Amino acid sequence: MGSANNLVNAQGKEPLFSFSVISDVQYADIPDRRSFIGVPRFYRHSILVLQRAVQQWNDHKRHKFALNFGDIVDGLCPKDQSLGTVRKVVEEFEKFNGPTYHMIGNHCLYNLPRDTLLPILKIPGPDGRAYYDFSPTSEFRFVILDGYDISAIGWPQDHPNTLEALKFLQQKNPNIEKNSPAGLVGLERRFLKFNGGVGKEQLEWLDGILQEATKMKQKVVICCHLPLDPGATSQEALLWNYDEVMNLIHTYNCVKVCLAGHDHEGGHTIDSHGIHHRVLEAALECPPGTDAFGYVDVYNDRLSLIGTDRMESTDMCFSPQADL
Ligand SMILES: Nc1ccn([C@@H]2O[C@H](COP(=O)(O)O)[C@@H](O)[C@H]2O)c(=O)n1
Ligand SMILES: O=P(O)(O)OC[C@H](O)CO
Repeated sequence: MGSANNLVNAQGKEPLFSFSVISDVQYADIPDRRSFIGVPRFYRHSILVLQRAVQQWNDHKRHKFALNFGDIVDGLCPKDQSLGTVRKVVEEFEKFNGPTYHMIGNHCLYNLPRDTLLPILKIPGPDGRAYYDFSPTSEFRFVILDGYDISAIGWPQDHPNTLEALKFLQQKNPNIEKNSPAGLVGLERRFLKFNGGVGKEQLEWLDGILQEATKMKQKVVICCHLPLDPGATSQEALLWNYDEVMNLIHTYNCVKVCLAGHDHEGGHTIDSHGIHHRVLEAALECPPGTDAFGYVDVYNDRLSLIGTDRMESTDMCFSPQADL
């Protein structure tokens, strides 16, 4: 099965640590079909991709943790099977010999409300919030953003965040079908119901985390289901207020890499401040027998993503200083 797309380790150095990555498993026990724009999706095969990923990560015996970039179950999963199907995919992650840090995606929220979903994914945020951070070593901090904080999906219908999202969509997208980008131009095409935004409280929290990381001379990796830079994704997949989030991030120098999912074909760019944005290829779109997962070797001055099969390998080099 899928071979690793090896990068040459130029310095021949041992990584500080490694972690595993996979995105958009979108498993459902339903026949294969195509996305709205005609891309084939392999719903039953995607859990096999996850199983092979976990097997490979465990064989390596050196990954400190795994990151799941969201959308573990597809929205087409019959609703009476949602809970069982989410649990079934989580059980596969639990076979990994280490903790998995999960993000929520739109498809997770089509299946289960936040108050049911978050405990199953062991997401620690209070009041249904799905943003949190952790430090695997003293030099690095990982920040998990909740891209569906302001969203028309996942919160109760009368929740202030649902109401804020509906009002926002009403202003930004004139289509009756709010998932349709018809008539929207350029970056406006992100104003779709299947996307979401980072709210004021979460932005304040992020500001505090980046201040603290700067004081502690930590390098930061930002992770979110939704991409944060138009250079790494289609316009239709961007976080609604990616610009606001990036303007905040750019006031600091500690963030080195932003990782995301959602835009299934994947992408990579380096922004005007030297931050790498890498969107990961989806497990769902792997034709039977192919794979899309990987692991990242972390060094003082770069993150090296070693992808398997359809996941491209990417060397992400940066200035080693966290506070300059
Ligand atoms: N160009 C597009 C893309 C999507 N839609 C709507 O979004 C829904 C979800 O799309 P998938 O990528 O998950 O297939 C789809 O059912 C459409 O309602 C659209 O209108 N135009
Ligand atoms: O996973 P979906 O169905 O939400 O698709 C998201 C699209 O890839 C965004 O362009």
